[in-house]
Amino acid sequence: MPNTPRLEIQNIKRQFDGLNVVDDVSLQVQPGQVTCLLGPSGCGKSTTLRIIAGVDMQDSGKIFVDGNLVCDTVFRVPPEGRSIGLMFQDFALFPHLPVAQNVAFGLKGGYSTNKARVDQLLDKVDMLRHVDSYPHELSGGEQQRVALARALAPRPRIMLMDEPFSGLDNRLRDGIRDQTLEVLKDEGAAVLLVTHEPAEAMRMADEIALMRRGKIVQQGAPYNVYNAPVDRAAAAFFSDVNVIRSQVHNAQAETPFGRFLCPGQQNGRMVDIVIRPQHLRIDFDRDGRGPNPTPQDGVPARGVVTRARFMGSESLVEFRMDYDGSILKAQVPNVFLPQVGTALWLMIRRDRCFVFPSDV
Ligand SMILES: Nc1ncnc2c1ncn2[C@@H]1O[C@H](COP(=O)(O)OP(=O)(O)OP(=O)(O)O)[C@@H](O)[C@H]1O
Repeated sequence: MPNTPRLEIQNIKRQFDGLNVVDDVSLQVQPGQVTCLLGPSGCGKSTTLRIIAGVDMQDSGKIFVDGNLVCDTVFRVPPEGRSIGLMFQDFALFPHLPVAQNVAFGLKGGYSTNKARVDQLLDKVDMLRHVDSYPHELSGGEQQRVALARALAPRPRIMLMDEPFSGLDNRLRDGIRDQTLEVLKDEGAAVLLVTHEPAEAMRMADEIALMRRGKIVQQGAPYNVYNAPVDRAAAAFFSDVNVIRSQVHNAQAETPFGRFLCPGQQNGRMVDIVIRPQHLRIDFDRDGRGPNPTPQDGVPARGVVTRARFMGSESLVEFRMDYDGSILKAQVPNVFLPQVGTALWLMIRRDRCFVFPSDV
């Protein structure tokens, strides 16, 4: 069968105390692909992962590995028969075993029989020189790399990873993420990685499945999920957003920044025009001639700087807008730190706005 997914879950549901913690979740992961289950704390990500691993049981729905049923509500392959590798935040290496034996733990015959495989993996994670070390002699990042090698040693067809990097300090994290990704791709496993951090999902994922209250609300390549969010909450999950509320009239919404098209929205409906801070443009009053918008920028609106912060690679500037006193945030590259109280003009990139019906 062409393109049989390595992992497929269909309509998985799980209730705890009458609550739908996992509510009809379906997804597929292809071999060599990394899918990130991304969502806020408590949305059901870990429960979904535990069900796939076989340490929890769904109330309904099916799980397939390479097209073969491994679990429905009647039939159930035990966790050890699913060819699944696991890596969790509190990965625990065996403290009484050296690195080599830790990695060989799940392999028949131990290190002596599997030296080639264990050494190959330790080499990939750049830990071969620590083959005889004990876990307490290693840093957190090094232990994490050994844990990755251990999980991959039995050549799992699927790797399930639950917040595997959250125990590491920021400085280490990016490097280890990249190295982990490289090793995972090289090994060709299908990876399902749980995280609540959008930046981690953007960095690691071929595909992001955005989860909220037990449901997958959007799924796609990171670029698409970021640039075409399904609703205001999906947009706001990835960055700060500015929201300009307006009422629909003849399928258009009038705002201080000009008119926005609202196809399909009824007259009188309230809509939110949502824009990320990096898509606001700041301009000056040019000697009384006002700002200088391009056609993309739409109508400029004036605001007064209430706060300006340098963030390293960009600056964040907050404005109180003249038209209604609301606050808008702009993010600009490099250093731009106007004085509080300075009046400036803001324009919004019309092609980067999202228009959604208001929730309230
Ligand atoms: N065994 C259980 N019994 C009762 N409730 C549970 C059980 N396991 C999970 N829950 C509840 O289900 C909800 C989802 O939990 P889950 O751990 O799947 O969320 P999550 O998205 O992984 O969040 P986090 O990132 O905080 O771990 C939570 O409200 C949690 O309290």
